[in-house]
Amino acid sequence: MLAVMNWSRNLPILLAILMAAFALNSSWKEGVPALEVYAVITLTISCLLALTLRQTRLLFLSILLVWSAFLAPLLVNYSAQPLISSAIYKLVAIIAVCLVTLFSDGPFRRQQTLVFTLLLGMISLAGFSSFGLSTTQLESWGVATLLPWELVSLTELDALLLSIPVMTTLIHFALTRQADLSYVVVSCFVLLLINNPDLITRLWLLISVEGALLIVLLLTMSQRVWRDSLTGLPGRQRLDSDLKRMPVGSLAAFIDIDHFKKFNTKYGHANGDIVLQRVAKDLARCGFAQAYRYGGEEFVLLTKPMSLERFTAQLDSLRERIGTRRFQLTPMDVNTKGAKGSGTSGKTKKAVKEKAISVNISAGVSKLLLSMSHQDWLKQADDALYRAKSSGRNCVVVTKTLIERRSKKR
Ligand SMILES: Nc1nc2c(ncn2[C@@H]2O[C@H](COP(=O)(O)OP(=O)(O)OP(=O)(O)O)[C@@H](O)[C@H]2O)c(=O)[nH]1
Repeated sequence: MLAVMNWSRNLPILLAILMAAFALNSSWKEGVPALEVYAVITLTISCLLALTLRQTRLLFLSILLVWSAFLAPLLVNYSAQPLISSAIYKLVAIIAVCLVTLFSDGPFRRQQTLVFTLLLGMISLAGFSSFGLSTTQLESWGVATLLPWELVSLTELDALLLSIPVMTTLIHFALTRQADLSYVVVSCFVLLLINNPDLITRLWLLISVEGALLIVLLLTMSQRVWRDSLTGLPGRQRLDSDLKRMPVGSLAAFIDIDHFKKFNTKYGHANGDIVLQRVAKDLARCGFAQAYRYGGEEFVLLTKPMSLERFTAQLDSLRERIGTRRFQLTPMDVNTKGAKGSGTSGKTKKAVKEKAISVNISAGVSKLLLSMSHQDWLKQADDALYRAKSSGRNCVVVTKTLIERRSKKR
């Protein structure tokens, strides 16, 4: 596991965890409310992770939670009725769990995710009760799910709230092999909001957060699994899952490197790989859409609703930029086929001299319309790409439906 770890990416995470352990250790000794300190540090780790994994939404959420971490102890101290403030905290925690679960990128639709999460919570509640974590145990866990929150023992509620994000993270990972850190942030948030002096609960809280952090680390490393290993771009699996979440009006571009087969034959596969990596980098840095490697020398760009004219103009200047880039070829021996287009037999060796060369790309653009399925959307972009190829390559072509709609508007 350590061998596959990307140290430059994960170093900040490791440092943050070490810091957290250190702070926890010292604050524990000095009698400072260790859990609050720990929660703040854990949330800071979330911020670092969000930055490292470029999850902007998570970053905003983490910043918000870090601030609330500072505000929460103030609220506790200044509240005239601690019981009421504690109840408010728990209510906020429940709402937070539901909201973040609703808006996180789970494997299911939102409603399904919510039902699924609540179901998990119930199951884990039953689990904790029977393991004796609760003082009131069986007679109250039965009513816990049915009656108002005041009747639920705090320990059970704590366990319920914490088990939801942790278990959802695990199951989410098992189903999709993708990292969704929102659940982990939720567990930190819940930890922050709960102010229970009960020792078992405190221990459980610590174990949960440690477990959540461990999951985060594993997920971070496992992201490499679903990223394309050659280009580092998200691969087909990620594209399929992101595609389903794009709203109506979103734009897609199917991109293909022109005459790549010839390039490979002439300059060798190793040089072909370098070109793929370079083009992928340009696409990833385009700044107006998310890039994916669809497979082979094909890429996809997805973007949320924006003007078609702006998108095609930006795509066209990206095409030009890639076309003017000079690739420095590595000198090497290349196996070329004896007869044009023949099988693998009859290969002769040819030396590729060091020289600079450029490649062109073609692109097909389509828009997700109300009446269209997500798969049809991509298919239309592919059709447009086909037309770009047949009309001479090195160009951007918009799907026929969109051209017709545009001319009708005029
Ligand atoms: N070096 C390298 N080549 C790849 C990779 N994946 C696919 N290819 C090559 O990409 C080429 C794709 O060729 P074609 O689908 O015939 O398309 P093309 O030659 O680009 O022609 P047009 O698309 O019509 O312009 C094949 O020769 C594949 O071997 C890869 O990961 N590395």
